Amino acid sequence: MTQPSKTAVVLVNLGTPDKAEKGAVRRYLKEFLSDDRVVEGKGLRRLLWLSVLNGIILNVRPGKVAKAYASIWEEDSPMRIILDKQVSELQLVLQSHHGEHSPDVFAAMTYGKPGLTPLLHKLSDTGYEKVLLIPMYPQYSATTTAPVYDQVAKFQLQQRRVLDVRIVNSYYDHPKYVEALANQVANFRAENESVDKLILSYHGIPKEYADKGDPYPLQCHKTSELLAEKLGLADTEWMTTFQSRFGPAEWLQPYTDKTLEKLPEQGVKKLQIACPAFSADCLETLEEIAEENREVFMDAGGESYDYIPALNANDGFIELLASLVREQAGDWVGVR
Ligand SMILES: C=CC1=C(C)c2cc3[nH]c(cc4nc(cc5[nH]c(cc1n2)c(C)c5CCC(=O)O)C(CCC(=O)O)=C4C)c(C)c3C=C
Ligand SMILES: [Fe+2]
Ligand SMILES: [Fe+2]
Repeated sequence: MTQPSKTAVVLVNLGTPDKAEKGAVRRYLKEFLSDDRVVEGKGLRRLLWLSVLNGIILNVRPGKVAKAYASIWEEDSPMRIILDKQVSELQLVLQSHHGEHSPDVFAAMTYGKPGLTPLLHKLSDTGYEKVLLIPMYPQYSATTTAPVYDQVAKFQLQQRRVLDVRIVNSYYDHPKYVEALANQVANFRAENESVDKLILSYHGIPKEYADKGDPYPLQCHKTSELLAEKLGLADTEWMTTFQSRFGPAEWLQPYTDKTLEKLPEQGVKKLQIACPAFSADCLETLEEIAEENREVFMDAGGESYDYIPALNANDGFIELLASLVREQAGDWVGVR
């Protein structure tokens, strides 16, 4: 009798350094910023970028960024700690939903450890035949989600017997994602004093990528609209902004930091800020938003500034992930 085929669910996040130290940050940034999905360009433009990256950025940036990581570091990088928690919580829920058909859940990162490509090798070598990948990006972008597809494609090219792979493309408008966000924001608002505005800050991308067809900003705006609707907010009570600008080119606007600088003079003195594109708290939320941008807002005359944590491993988010498994791989877990 043949063994039933084994099924894996892999939660994939971006990646993060191994340590909050210059050398580790340099290795991480080199791998991440050398991906031509992240910084696009062919021919001369590519050569120019690689010389700027290797000649300037990788000498100057790691020291500064390592200090920022040190300010949020726990026993490991928050992103990795949270990804492990998301994996173990999802495993428990899937076990209770699907019993003997429950898939095994794994963590992977596009850049750094635990790497996605080594995991695909391990899964294949240990008898897994079906793999559902869930990128931890609710909104699709060619800069984040597509590299997951790329690594899978490169892996498959080397296989005689390819893995049966499915990849969740996006879930920016999934009712359970919007509900999880709405509950997170509503619970926070119930426990804190009322504010003038809720800022929904998303990681940016270069405007050029969006102009060429990356649907990311459209999906971000849709998430915001659905969330505001679910929370019953009037148009004046919320806005969408884009953070984490990198380099001299124009990125998606309005910029989070520039907006925060202007809001107090427009009478917005108290605000809350949430970051729906980040499923897990990380450098970009815990340091850039909760620390750096707080200072920007308060220095400009703001009176109160609260960061609303990411969904992380909360029940609503794990429930969404379990729904994605059921919806996109139900036939693998005995549902249909
Ligand atoms: C240079 C171009 C970059 C693009 C395009 C980009 C898109 C993008 N990134 C995320 C999510 C995260 N980015 C994080 C860190 C980070 N991002 C960039 C650059 C680009 N991101 C850099 C250089 C860094 C490292 C920090 C720094 O040097 O400033 C993180 C946090 C990682 C962590 O370890 O905590 C996340 C998460 C999204 C969602 C996105 C496009 C949609
Ligand atoms: Fe980024
Ligand atoms: Fe940043």
